Amino acid sequence: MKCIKTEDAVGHVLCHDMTQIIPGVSKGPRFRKGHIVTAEDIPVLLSMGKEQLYVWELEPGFLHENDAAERLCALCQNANMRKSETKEGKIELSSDIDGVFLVDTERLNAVNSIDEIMIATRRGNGIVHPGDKLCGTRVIPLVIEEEKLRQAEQAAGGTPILEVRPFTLKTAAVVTTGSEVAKGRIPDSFTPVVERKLAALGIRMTEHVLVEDGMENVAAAIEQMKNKPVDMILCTGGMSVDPDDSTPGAIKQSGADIVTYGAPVLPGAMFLLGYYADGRPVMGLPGCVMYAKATIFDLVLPRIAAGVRLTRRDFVALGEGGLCLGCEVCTYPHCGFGGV
Ligand SMILES: Nc1nc2c(c(=O)[nH]1)N[C@H]1C(S)=C(S)[C@@H](COP(=O)(O)OP(=O)(O)OC[C@H]3O[C@@H](n4cnc5c(N)ncnc54)[C@H](O)[C@@H]3O)O[C@H]1N2
Ligand code: MOO
Repeated sequence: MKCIKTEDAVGHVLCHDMTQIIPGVSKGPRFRKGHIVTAEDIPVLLSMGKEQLYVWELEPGFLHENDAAERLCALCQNANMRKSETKEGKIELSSDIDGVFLVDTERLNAVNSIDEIMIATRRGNGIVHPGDKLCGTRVIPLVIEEEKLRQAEQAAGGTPILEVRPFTLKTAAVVTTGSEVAKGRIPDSFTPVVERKLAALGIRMTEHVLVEDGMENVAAAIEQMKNKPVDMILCTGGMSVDPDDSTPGAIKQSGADIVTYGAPVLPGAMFLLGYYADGRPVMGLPGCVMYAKATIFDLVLPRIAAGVRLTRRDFVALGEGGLCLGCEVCTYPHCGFGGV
């Protein structure tokens, strides 16, 4: 920081807000901290009694906070995001589409480890709509060494740290298992829940079959669905440990490469995800998906619907925050379930 004559201040960065009072008319900051002084500002500043100013020098090798925020924003933005105007050194990104918001946590942490730099995002892996805020970027000082931005760019690598991906899977087949349902002893209250959760992401249930318990029955139904032009197959019920819970075995028998049977999430411990050789996902949904407000299905469906191929590691990461607290009034996704 240095003190200079106002007449010499063009191009320099103000270090603090400057209040202008015009009696009976206005009182407030006329110039904000971080403002870069222009030739037109000089008479105004002089009329406010500012004959000298405290400014940061924009020496070579230093960047103004607005330019630094631009550079950080460029590390985050993918094609489906919209940038806010730069305001007092901060830029925000919002979504332009319906989709899933993905964060490369490792690269985000690498950038945020650099001194005087910050990128704050909403929690990853959830659904976003047009206009939803995704992240804000800024640097801490008014003026920052450009070298720090270069370090951030290196830590970020060549591709955006954040991504909004549209939902590309559009159709589903549902195999509803359970003799009590197939025989009409009780109404099928599971399939409507699944249909509703799919519809929220623009996915239609185009095939549906009710099937009695028994490995062969379930396997045959899955086989039949595999031959239909659907983007994913969902099996409900029969996912736990009773002798007639044959859904996991039937899914394995259908040739799926199983990513996980079981997940560190409650409700949802008995969830299964696999993929067929053609890349289509197949899921086994445990009974909790039918009755609990939010389950593992809500945590993973947005990514699956956007064509993200989940791995075992993605499921391992669900443990912290994977316990639904069963609040009297469910506020999911505005709660800690599925993250912090
Ligand atoms: N001994 C154990 N029992 C259970 C365990 C366990 O680890 N050990 N896990 C529990 C958990 S966690 C869950 S989740 C459920 C998993 O249930 P399933 O997926 O095996 O569900 P089902 O046994 O097929 O059915 C349970 C219940 O829900 C009714 N149901 C099922 N489908 C429908 C439908 N389409 N419409 C209406 N109702 C349906 C079914 O009649 C049963 O009453 O297991 C726990 N148990
Ligand atoms: O553990 Mo079950 O699959 O949660 O409700």
